[in-house]
Amino acid sequence: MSSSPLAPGRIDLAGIDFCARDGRGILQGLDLAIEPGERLAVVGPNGAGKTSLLRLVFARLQPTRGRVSIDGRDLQAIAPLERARRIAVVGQSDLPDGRLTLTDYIGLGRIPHRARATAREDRAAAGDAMALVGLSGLESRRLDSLSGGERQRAGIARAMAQRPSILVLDEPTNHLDPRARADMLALARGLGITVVAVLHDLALVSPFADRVAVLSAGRLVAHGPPMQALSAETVRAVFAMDCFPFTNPATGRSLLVFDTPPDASSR
Ligand SMILES: Nc1ncnc2c1ncn2[C@@H]1O[C@H](COP(=O)(O)OP(=O)(O)OP(=O)(O)O)[C@@H](O)[C@H]1O
Repeated sequence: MSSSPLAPGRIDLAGIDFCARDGRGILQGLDLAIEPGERLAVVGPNGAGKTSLLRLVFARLQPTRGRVSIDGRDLQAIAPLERARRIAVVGQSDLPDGRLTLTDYIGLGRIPHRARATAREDRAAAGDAMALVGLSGLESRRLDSLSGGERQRAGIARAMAQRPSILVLDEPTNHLDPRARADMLALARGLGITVVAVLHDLALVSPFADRVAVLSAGRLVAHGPPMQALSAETVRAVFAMDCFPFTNPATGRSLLVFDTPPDASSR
């Protein structure tokens, strides 16, 4: 069926340099392999290059040097429509027209399948996506009548209606309260596809991610499971923050707690 999900995608960034048009180096010497089904968090201070990295993954940008590939195929060699079927993006600056109904908005995710899928497949994919994010029943609601959390979930539903094998999220928890943030990331975690997410809140990384990529000034300075990659030394060096491991006594879950060091004024 043309709208079936593909198996989770593998992403390889090999020997990546990315320079802006003015020649300024934004990313340097980046090597990163993202396994099928992995949840990768990308973190780093403002301006470290996180959004640029995401844009390389969905071919909005092309590397100056090196290669980005999906399942071993060079991203640039994949036709734009096929790329759009494989990779879904929920960005920070998605500003859909508030007059759209939820059904119309989620239907936008079906555009890459338009020439191949039947109307029935489109309806099934949109209905599944709405149910997945818990928005069933709101089909005829206008986007401007939804709460911030419902809108975020609508964005995920639009992306999942695409039936992608890779989901790219740029700060998916913006404007959400603490519980809604946790719920949003639990939703993203359970999708069964490869998810690459920029997260600004470091405390959300370990509950969400299998691995984290830490960027600083355009370089990958740590990469691995959150409890290892977000070591006290790395967090102090990159974010000028203290970091303490903590175990939730009720669940046994390992978490990281962050604090401003006493000498923060010397940053
Ligand atoms: N097209 C461009 N031309 C010139 N500089 C750019 C361009 N795109 C990004 N930059 C610069 O590259 C650096 C990295 O930007 P990027 O948006 O990737 O960082 P970021 O880690 O996502 O930042 P933030 O956390 O603030 O969103 C910034 O200094 C930015 O000004």
